[in-house]
Amino acid sequence: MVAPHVSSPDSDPPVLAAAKADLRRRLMAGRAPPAAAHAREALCRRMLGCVRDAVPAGAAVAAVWPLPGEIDLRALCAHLHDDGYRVLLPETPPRGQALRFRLWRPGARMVPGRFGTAHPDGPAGRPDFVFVPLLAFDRRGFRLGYGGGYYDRTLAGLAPVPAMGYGLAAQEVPEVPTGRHDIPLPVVVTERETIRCGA
Ligand SMILES: Nc1nc2c(c(=O)[nH]1)N(C=O)[C@@H](CNc1ccc(C(=O)N[C@@H](CCC(=O)O)C(=O)O)cc1)CN2
Ligand SMILES: Nc1ncnc2c1ncn2[C@@H]1O[C@H](COP(=O)(O)OP(=O)(O)OP(=O)(O)O)[C@@H](O)[C@H]1O
Repeated sequence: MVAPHVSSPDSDPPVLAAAKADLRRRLMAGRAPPAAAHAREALCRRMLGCVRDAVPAGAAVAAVWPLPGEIDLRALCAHLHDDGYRVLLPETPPRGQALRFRLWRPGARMVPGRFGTAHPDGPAGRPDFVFVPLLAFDRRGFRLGYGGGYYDRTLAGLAPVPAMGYGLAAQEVPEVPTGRHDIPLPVVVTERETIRCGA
């Protein structure tokens, strides 16, 4: 089930919501087969380097547990843990609320959540650094997600926390449709490059 659209005065205007939904549909329909192992490994190496450059060991780093068709960050989570970082994963609340993050450790029990997500049963924590999943991104740092508005709400509530989008180079589009709640990411990392957006 795709996140249900409940309109509120805060929602995107209908024309924008339709443009995002249309792009989302096209991207999901045309989604490439799961990333080749070497592309995912190159991306995760870059992501690990970005964390090491940004925050010291002991910091809490938010990643995600993969949904079908997404880049799998589980090996990265294990590397971060081995490096001494605390790894947090999101718990998906009802639509309209910010994500909550819970501590993950290798072997943690994963609890099924909304929209097919899963979260660890560890204690809640506040991230010092956030990796942001995306369906598509552009060079300005705007992203399109699954349409829950979760990351915009979450980052607005956590600011200023270092946040970095991640995805494959193939997920780049010329221009993501945006509204007043969309916050551009300062950095998007792909298997090929670390894009300083707006630079
Ligand atoms: N791995 C992962 N975890 C995440 C996110 C994400 O993008 N990726 N989120 C980012 O905000 C939040 C969950 N948000 C979501 C909102 C809606 C749907 C959804 O409607 N999914 C459709 C499947 C879409 C498809 O066809 O692939 C479904 O469940 O049917 C999924 C996640 C928190 N956790
Ligand atoms: N901070 C916010 N406050 C109020 N409404 C918001 C906020 N952020 C996003 N929204 C609204 O939530 C709805 C979904 O947003 P959008 O389509 O941009 O989701 P998304 O970024 O693709 O999803 P996700 O972050 O869950 O991956 C839109 O109507 C948007 O206006």
